[in-house]
Amino acid sequence: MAIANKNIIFVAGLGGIGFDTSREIVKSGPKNLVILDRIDNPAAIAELKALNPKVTVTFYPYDVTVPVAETTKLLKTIFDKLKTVDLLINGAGILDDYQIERTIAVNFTGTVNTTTAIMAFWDKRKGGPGGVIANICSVTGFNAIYQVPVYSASKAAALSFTNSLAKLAPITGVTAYSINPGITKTTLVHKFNSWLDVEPRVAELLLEHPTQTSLECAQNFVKAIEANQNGAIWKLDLGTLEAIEWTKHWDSHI
Ligand SMILES: NC(=O)c1ccc[n+]([C@@H]2O[C@H](COP(=O)([O-])OP(=O)(O)OC[C@H]3O[C@@H](n4cnc5c(N)ncnc54)[C@H](O)[C@@H]3O)[C@@H](O)[C@H]2O)c1
Ligand SMILES: CCCCCCO
Repeated sequence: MAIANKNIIFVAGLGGIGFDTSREIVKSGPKNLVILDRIDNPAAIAELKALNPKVTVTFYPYDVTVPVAETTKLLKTIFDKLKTVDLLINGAGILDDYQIERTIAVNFTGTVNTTTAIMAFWDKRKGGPGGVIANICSVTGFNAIYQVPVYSASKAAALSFTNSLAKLAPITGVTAYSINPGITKTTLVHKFNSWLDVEPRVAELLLEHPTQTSLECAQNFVKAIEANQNGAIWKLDLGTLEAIEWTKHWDSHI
């Protein structure tokens, strides 16, 4: 998908990975970039607007843990204004294995509910135009950081959901792919709680190994958007972009 002249909704577009990715998206000249985020940062929005005045950047406060009906109401406001939306990026995530329910609510249920809400506007079975969903999951969805089992499982769940969305594209007209960053230097990763304190030094130990910058991640994120490959499982690790092959161990045959 060429980003130029498209309408993009970016949930969590103001976070560490999110804001650098928003910058790279704006540089590619979409018609509209609509950022939904829990954090309000007018200075960041102003910076995006200044980066490319041809792009209409708008912000709406949004918490992915709200009921689907509330999300639908917000999306209706956006669709009434834009008429069409080409890409939804779901990027909200927290990393704190003390917060078990909230981790699942934000990282998994939030992604599912936001996706479910936009289907009402896109589903070709209802005469919709279809659309594209990019879900930010994680390499921990492939193989866990087992000291944060709740976070890792929430990302595995989001990855599995995204893989199913892609398989359902012939029915819904909505394609999907996952964005799976490796360890990327943002505030999320500086210090976080392990589950039941099984490893109080988990962040410190992880950060002893090579990482990538959020800019490297963002630049590869845009390449994945441009590739627009339904069902792709993109690994964005150590400054590289790789579409990984998912190992099949069982087939439903339906
Ligand atoms: N940094 C990494 O190493 C890494 C690796 C793989 C995946 N990820 C994922 O990338 C995404 C961004 O992470 P980051 O490292 O930039 O961290 P970050 O903390 O800077 O960004 C998290 C983003 O999610 C938003 N968010 C959190 N709770 C929300 C809620 N309830 N409703 C709406 N938005 C909410 C925050 O406002 C922020 O924009 C997350 O999903 C994270 O799990 C990060
Ligand atoms: C430093 C640990 C970062 C974990 C986030 C991976 O999704």
